[in-house]
Formats: sequence, C-alpha cells, structure tokens
Amino acid sequence: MSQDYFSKGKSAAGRNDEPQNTPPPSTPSRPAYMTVGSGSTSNYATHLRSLLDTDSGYGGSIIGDEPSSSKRPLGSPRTDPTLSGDMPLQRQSTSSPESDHHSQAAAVHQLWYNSHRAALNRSISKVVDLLKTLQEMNVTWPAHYPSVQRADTSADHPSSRPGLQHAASMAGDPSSPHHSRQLRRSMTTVEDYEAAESSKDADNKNAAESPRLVTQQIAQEFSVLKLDLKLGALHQAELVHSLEKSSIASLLDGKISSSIKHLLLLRERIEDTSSKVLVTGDLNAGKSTFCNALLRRKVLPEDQQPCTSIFCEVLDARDNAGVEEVHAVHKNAIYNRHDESSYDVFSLQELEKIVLDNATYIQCKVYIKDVRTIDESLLNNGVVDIALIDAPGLNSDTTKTTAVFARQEEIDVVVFVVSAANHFTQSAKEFIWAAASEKAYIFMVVNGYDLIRDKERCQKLILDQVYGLSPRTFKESTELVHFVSSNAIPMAPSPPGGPDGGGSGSSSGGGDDPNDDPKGKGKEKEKVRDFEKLEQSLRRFVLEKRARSKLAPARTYLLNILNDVNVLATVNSDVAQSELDRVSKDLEEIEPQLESSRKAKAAVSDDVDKTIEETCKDVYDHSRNTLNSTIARAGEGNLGVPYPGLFSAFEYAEEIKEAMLSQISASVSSCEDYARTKAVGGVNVIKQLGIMHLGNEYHDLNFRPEVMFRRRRDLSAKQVDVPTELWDFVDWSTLMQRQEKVAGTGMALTVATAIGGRIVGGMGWMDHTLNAVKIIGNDNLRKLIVPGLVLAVVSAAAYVVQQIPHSLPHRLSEKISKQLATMDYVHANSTRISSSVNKVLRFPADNLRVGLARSVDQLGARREETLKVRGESEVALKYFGNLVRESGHQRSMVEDIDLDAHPQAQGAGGMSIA
Ligand SMILES: Nc1nc2c(ncn2[C@@H]2O[C@H](COP(=O)(O)OP(=O)(O)OP(=O)(O)O)[C@@H](O)[C@H]2O)c(=O)[nH]1
Repeated sequence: MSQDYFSKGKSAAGRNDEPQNTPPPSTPSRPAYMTVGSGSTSNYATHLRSLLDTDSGYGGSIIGDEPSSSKRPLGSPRTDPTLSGDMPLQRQSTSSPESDHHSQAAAVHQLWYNSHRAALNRSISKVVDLLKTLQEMNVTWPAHYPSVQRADTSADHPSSRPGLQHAASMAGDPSSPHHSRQLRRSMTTVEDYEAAESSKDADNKNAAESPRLVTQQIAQEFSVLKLDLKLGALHQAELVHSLEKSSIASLLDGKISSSIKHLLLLRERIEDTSSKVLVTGDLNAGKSTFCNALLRRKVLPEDQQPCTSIFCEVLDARDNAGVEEVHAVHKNAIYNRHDESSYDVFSLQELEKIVLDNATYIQCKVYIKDVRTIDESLLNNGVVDIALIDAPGLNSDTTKTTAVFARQEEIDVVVFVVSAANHFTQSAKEFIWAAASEKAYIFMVVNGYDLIRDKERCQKLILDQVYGLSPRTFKESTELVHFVSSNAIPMAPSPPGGPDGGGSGSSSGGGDDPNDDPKGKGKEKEKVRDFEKLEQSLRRFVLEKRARSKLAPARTYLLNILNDVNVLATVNSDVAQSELDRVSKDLEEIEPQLESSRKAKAAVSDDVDKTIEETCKDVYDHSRNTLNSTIARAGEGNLGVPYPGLFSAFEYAEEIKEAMLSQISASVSSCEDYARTKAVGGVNVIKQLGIMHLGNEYHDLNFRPEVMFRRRRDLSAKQVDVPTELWDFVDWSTLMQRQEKVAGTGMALTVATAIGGRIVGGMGWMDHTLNAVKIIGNDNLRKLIVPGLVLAVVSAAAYVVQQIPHSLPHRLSEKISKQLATMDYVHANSTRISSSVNKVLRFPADNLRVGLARSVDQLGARREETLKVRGESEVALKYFGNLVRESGHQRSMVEDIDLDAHPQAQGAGGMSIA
C-alpha cells in the first residue's frame, strides 16, 4: 500500500498533490475538486447563499476576529471570484421545488457548519496562544506536573478518584503544605466517566502490586499532555517523582510543542472544504460503473470481470493545470504532483491499463474535467467538494487493506456497493464489521437492481442483511440504503479524446432504446430518478459526515487539551499559592532574623573585643604585680637554703641566687596558670555568645588551656647571671648602725670605717692610714690607734661574718632585681602571658565574627532568594489563575459547539450523527 494513503495524517483532500514538506498553509488553497455550474435561483436559497457569501465560516478563524466580522479572512475559498469553490454559483437551469428545498437545506447546513468551523477555528487559535504562553511560563517557572498517587482506600480518603500531587519540583519537600493535597478534576464527558470507572478497576487490581497508580490513571487525568516516560521498570508516577523539575518542564515543553503542531493540523483540516468518499464493495459489484454514473462520464474502466486493482482517486483537472491525465503513483513513493519521480503520467485512455497492472502501482490520481452543472454534480455541488476514490473489489487479499484505508481520517464517508444479485459476500461482511467500529453509518448502494425481477424480495433480503451488519445504517435505511442501476445513468458526451469517445454512456442497460419503447423509457426515467435520489441522500450524508469527520476531531481534541491545561493550571495555581504562602511566611521570619543578626554582629563584635581587652589587661596587670612583688620580696623569707658557714659562703650565695630565681620562675608559672584560667573564662564567654547567635555549632568548641605556654619563649629567670662579689656579703647599712653602738667615738668610727672600708676594699689602705695619722696627730695616734683599730676590725669582721645569712639574700635580691629590671623582665613576661591569652581568645572571637558575618550573608542571600521566589510565585499565581479561567472559559465555549444537533440532521429525517 502506498505511503500516500497510509502513512500520513494529512487532511486536505484537495492537497494531495502538494509537496509533502510544504508547511501547513495558514491560507488554505481554494477547493480542489471539480467545480462547474451555478446554484439555485429561488429567493430564499439566494438569500441563504448571500449569507454564505458573507459568512464563509472563516470569518472568525483569525485571532481577534469576532464571529460577527464580515471581513473575509485568510484562507477563505472565495477570494478568487472566478473560482466557484464551495461558493454557490448562479444556477443555469430552472430548479424544481424539491431541489430548491434541498438547496436551502444545504445552505442552512453550510451556515451552521461555517459558524461551528469558525468557532472551532477561534478556539484553536486561542488554545495555541494559551499553549505558547504556557511554554514561555514553563521556562521561567518550570511547571509542576501532577503525578497520581495510589488512591487511598482508608476511611480518610474514600474517594475513588486519584488525588493529584505536584511532583518533581516539590519532591523532597514533604513539609510542603500542599504535599498531601488532593485535587479533583470534574468529569466533563461520558467517556471520561467510563475511563474513570475502568481505571478504578485497574487501580483496584494494581493497588496491591504497586505503591503508586499505574500509567492509565495518569492517562485518565491527562489526555494529551501526559508524559511518555519509558525508563526501565520504573513506574511512570515514580519517574515523575524522581525526575528533576527541569526535566519534567522540558518533557512538558515537548508535549506542548507537539500539541500546538497537532492543533495547527486540525485547523488545516477544518479549513479544508473538501470531503473524501471511498467507494468500495465486492468484486464486480459495479463500483466503477457507480463512480462513472456519479461523474456522468465514463472515466473509470468497467468490465464484466474484476478489473480494478488499485485505488483511483478522481480529482479536478484544474488542480493539474487543467490537464486531464492520470498520475500513477509509484509503490512506496509519496505522491507529489510537482515531483515527477513519484509517479508516471498516462492519458485517461490508458487508465484501464494502469488499473489492471497491479504490480507496478497501488494508487493513481485521475484528473478530469467535470461535465456536470453545480446543481447536478454531487462532486461540486456548491456546498462541499467531494472526491471519489474507487477502491479495488473486496476479496481475502484486499479486505484488510481497504478497511485500513477506510479508517483514515481523510475518509469522511464510506460508500459500499453491493450487487443486488449476489448480496453481501463474506469479504463484504468482514469489511463492514471492521468499518463499523470507525464509521457507524455506511452508505449502501445496492447496484444492478435492474437485473432483479422480484424487487421487493430483493429489498427485504438485502435490508435484513444490512440490519445484521449495521443496525444503525438499517435504522436510517431510507437515507442510507439505495437500490439503483448505475449502468442506466446517461453519460455526458466525453470531451474530444476522452475515454469514451462516443459519450453516450452505458445508458442502454441491456441495449434497450427508450425512444422506441415508451414503457422502457419510463423505466429508464425511474432508474435515473432513483439514482438522483441516491445522489441527494449521499450529498446530505456527506455534509453531515463532513461536520462529524472534520469538526468533531478538532472539538474533541480541543476539549482534551483544554481539560489538560485546566488541570495543569489548577495544580500550578495551587502550587504557586502554596509557594507564595510559604515564602511570605519565610520572609516574615527571615526579615527580623536578618535585622537582629546584623545588630548582633556589631554588638557581639564589641562584646568580644571588650572581653578580650579586659581579660588581657587583667592578665597583664596580674602578672606584672605578681612578678614585681615576687622579685621585690625575693630576699625576704626563708629560701630554704641552710647557711653552711663562712668557708662555703660563695656556694651559699649561689644556692640563694638559684632559690630566688626559682621562686621568680614559679611566680611566672603561677601567672600563666592565672592566665589560663582567665583564658578559659574568656573562651567561655565567646562560646556563649556563639551559642546564643549561631547555635549549636558552638557547643562543640573545645579549648585546651593546658596547651598554652607549653613552649616557653620568655626570658627565663634562671638564665639571669648575677656574679657574687665579696662585697655582697657585707650589709653596710646595718653594719654602720652596729659600729656606732660599739665604738662610741666618731673618730674611731671614722677610722674604723676608713680602715675597715679599705681593708675590705683592699687597695690603697696605706694612704688612708697616713691621712688618719695626719688628722689625729702622732701622739694621739700612738695612744689610740692600735687598740681602736683592732677593736673596730675585729668587731666589723665578726659582725660581717655573723650577718652573712641575713645580708647576703638582700644583696643578691637587689642585684637580681636590678638585673631583671635591666632585662625588663616583668613587663616582657606580663606582655608575653597576656599576648598569649589574647591570641587564644582571638581565634574563637575571629571565628565568631566570621560566623556572624556568614550568617548575615546567608540570611541576606536567603532573603534575596525568597524575594525572588515570591516575585515568581506571584507572577505564576496570576498567570495560572488566568489560565484556569481562560481554559475553563474556552472549554465551555467548545462544549457549547453542538455538532450533534445541526439542521441537516433534522432535514435528513432526524438521522443522528455517529
Ligand atoms: N445490469 C447491470 N449491470 C451493471 C450495473 N452496474 C455495473 N454493471 C456491470 O457490471 C460489470 C462490472 O462493473 P464494474 O463497474 O467494472 O464493477 P467493479 O465493482 O468496478 O469491478 P471491480 O472493481 O473490478 O471489482 C460491468 O460489466 C458493468 O457493465 C447495473 O446496475 N446493472
């Protein structure tokens, strides 16, 4: 079977000859089928047709075009006044009241059709706009896709309908207030209800096996926009949960794009003014003869043996630059009239050869000029252009192929030709059963009726069979079942070079000449009348079916997509509202937090500085005072060094020095201990501040004071080198006091002092002696000197020796003190200790500062982010709120387009549409 027939969902019957890659035109070409002649002249019909002229049905198909607009839009088939299209033309012949009636009915139907088409067209444009804005929104605010959770059978959730949950973006956010919210969608159609019922059963079946609902239930909620997720064994709903928000958004974006494409195709289809009629039936039932009769021209080959082996589509020669010819389409080629490699060209006379040659071709396009007037022509009747497709006769090989063909969207009507003599064969029955699922009504042509003698019995038998095969068709049998003799229809003279040069047609029907036989003439007229009746019925049927086959898919699809958009918008509006509530609440918390955090940052910084400063000052002062007092009192008290006697005085001095320096060192250590305690206190203060402002992370702040002062980098007291001098053993101040008491004379003291001093001092004592002699005078000297001198020296020596344990520590203490002062020992150590404390406290303090700064930054960033989300949520809420309203409004508008209650239905005997 050719791809041209089976691979494309192309709708425009008249556009089969267009290049396949041509984008769907926004301005459809004018009707493509044979259009000849003019319309009715009755006043009413003329009025109706003038209405048709101003209401082409395209009036509102353009965005922003109101239904009342008289502006002729793009795509109107009447833009070219020289072409009739579906425009009623001037009638050339006088009409009968009956034909006037039909003409009026057709015009009314066309008005009805056009208004619905325009409404659908407007809806399509609107929905395309809505989808495009949704796509744009989906970029800035990735739409939340509702996934379906397993229906909870607990008493809390008695609903059998699945709840909708926004997945993906909210996954991992179970605290979200809308997490468990159940959304319900109203059921808008009977099908919906049935689907809900069936999926409920499925749900019950699957509830035990799967924690989530099965795919069908997502299908239940979404007709068009459901995401096709096929990843391994993962369930679709689970996948929706596990997918990133952005992935869902891009999947949805793809869905929306394909939906827009489909809508544009539907628009193209409803703007297409033509209808395709597939003529099929048993082998040799007279299908080709019937088609020729409709055309009033012998175009398709007729034979007593089965001959039609390919699908022959009859088209207007004007679509082929007015040239009558046959394009035999190559197998597996996509037909394109402008691409000659896709077909072979033959003349009409050669059609028979092509039709028989079923090995090379599977379909052909037959371009012919219509010979009938608009009143007469079924094909170009002024209302709708009809294309005829003559199919191969049904047999075991072709039945399936033809059934597939008949199911195509482009096929508006199936005409089944059955032989009055042979009735329905097995292949015919199989075909009708198969076709009945798609086309509830089938137009039945019982052909070769002239050959039947007992016509009543034939009718009864055939209708009984029709009842069994298609009860609905049987119910409307007056309109849908016709007993005719196709070979009795007079043929128009063929144009020169036509296939049937004589042009007399096969009206003989057995060689009778009606002119010779008045009775025969009457019979022939009756046959023609029956056939004309068939044509009228077929025309009405095509009109009705056209409404159904062209408008209904658009209506159904619009309802589905609008439902989906409405559900999606409702969910997202709800999510946006929740998000807005959440971020508003967050902001209420963040704003004061940020403010207090900023204040805390400054206050804590001051507190910390103060704590450090005070602690360090305290430590410094304490160290300084302690060391000063220790050094000052180094010579006092018991140093624990026993005096070993005069001969070990120097060793004694050394031990005393060492003891003193150790005492000073111990004092330094005690200062360090004090500093440790203070550091612990300072760290605790900082820790408390950290806990207060930054929370638990500060609980773990561990400080090890024992590590402090481990490496002593100070000037150790033990390093102090104070040499012991002989002089150190004499405590001159006490010695002087003592001499005054002992000698009793100033001179003696002076002498003793001078001598004693010199004795102790060593050098130059002779000079002093001479001086003393001069002062005292030789005589006195002689009397005093010896005993005084001896006394003083002995007394001084004895005293000095006695005082060593008392005087030496003082002397040494003074010397050490002096040396330490030179080294700036006290200040250096106090500074070192307090600096160490400072350093120890700086670390947590700096951390605290950094933490506070980070906290302020984080809060600031969170605030910014929350503000951004709030802004986006506000936009989304507004957008989706509008979308809920718009989609709901559009949906009710489309629901109001009632394709079942159209005027033609009543005109056609109340026949309802399948
Ligand atoms: N008596 C009579 N003969 C008819 C009628 N219609 C068709 N025939 C004849 O029946 C034969 C078969 O007609 P076709 O039109 O070729 O039949 P078909 O169904 O197209 O055949 P295939 O497509 O080849 O299966 C021809 O010889 C026709 O002349 C009719 O209404 N009455």
